[in-house]
Amino acid sequence: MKILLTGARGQLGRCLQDRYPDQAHLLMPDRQELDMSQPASIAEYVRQAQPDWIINAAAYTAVDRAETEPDLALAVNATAPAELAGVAREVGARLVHVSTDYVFNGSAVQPYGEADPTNPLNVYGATKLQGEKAVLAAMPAACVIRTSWVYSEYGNNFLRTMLRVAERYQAKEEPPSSPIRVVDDQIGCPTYAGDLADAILAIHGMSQPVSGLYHYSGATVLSWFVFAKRIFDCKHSMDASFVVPALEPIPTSDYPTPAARPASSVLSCEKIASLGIEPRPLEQALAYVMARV
Ligand SMILES: NC(=O)C1=CN([C@@H]2O[C@H](COP(=O)(O)OP(=O)(O)OC[C@H]3O[C@@H](n4cnc5c(N)ncnc54)[C@H](O)[C@@H]3O)[C@@H](O)[C@H]2O)C=CC1
Repeated sequence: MKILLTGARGQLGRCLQDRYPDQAHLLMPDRQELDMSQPASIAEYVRQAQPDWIINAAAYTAVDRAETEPDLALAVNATAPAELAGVAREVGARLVHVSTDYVFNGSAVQPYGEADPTNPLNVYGATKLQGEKAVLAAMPAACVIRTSWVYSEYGNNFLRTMLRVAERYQAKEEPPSSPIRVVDDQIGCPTYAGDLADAILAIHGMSQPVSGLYHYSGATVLSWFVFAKRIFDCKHSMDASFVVPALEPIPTSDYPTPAARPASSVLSCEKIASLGIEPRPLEQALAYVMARV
């Protein structure tokens, strides 16, 4: 069983590596070997590699920068996954591709189901939407998983940013007197990349192929502000010397970004739960990650 893992150095990629029992079966090309911004080179690589499974954890994830680099974002998030899907079908490999809650505009009151209309607010979301559509068009047997608010012990994510910002507040002399301002009017479900990796492994291990579109996210709905509180509370519970910084909830309008974000990107995960795939509770996942950052 040969598994081609793209994006192996990203959050999801590294969590997948940690969880694969036999790494000898993992092909993890670096960007020199497989550059997703050069989609024309992908088919040749895959034909030579002849994988049984392809997990596409590579993506252009710089949401704000994508506004000024739409061509690059499109190549990595849409054209390359479409190429991967086409050649996966050709060589008889199964494919898991990952997409995002940012395909929705965030105006829904109810959690989004897989069949709900999409309407991305930003370039990143639009390119990811094109990617998931192109993957399923080229290979209807592919499995596309939309996830949201990914964090982990690796890479760049909200949890690591908050812990970094909090460092200044641990100073004995003159810690900042101002609170950390965090957006409180965007809600979503933080997803531990390790849980998503476990979900992909579970799909991998199923006797029946899992095809089509699935939502998978953490089960707790909260705002970025509340997420920050949970992160700091978790850190304090594991390290009593950690000083919990003061937090101030702010509206999105006080924190303008180049790319607009959905106000509510809560995903309904009932479909994947019916396969027996569910994340661990937020507090457990946070404690697990906190012990590793
Ligand atoms: N990070 C988040 O909050 C969210 C992520 N997602 C999706 O989840 C998946 C995994 O995301 P993360 O692990 O957080 O992303 P990440 O940014 O940590 O990792 C992305 C990986 O893609 C690789 N990559 C980027 N451009 C490449 C290129 N031209 N050629 C080859 N590799 C390239 C990077 O080197 C990195 O290894 C992605 O599909 C992402 O769109 C969905 C919702 C939220």
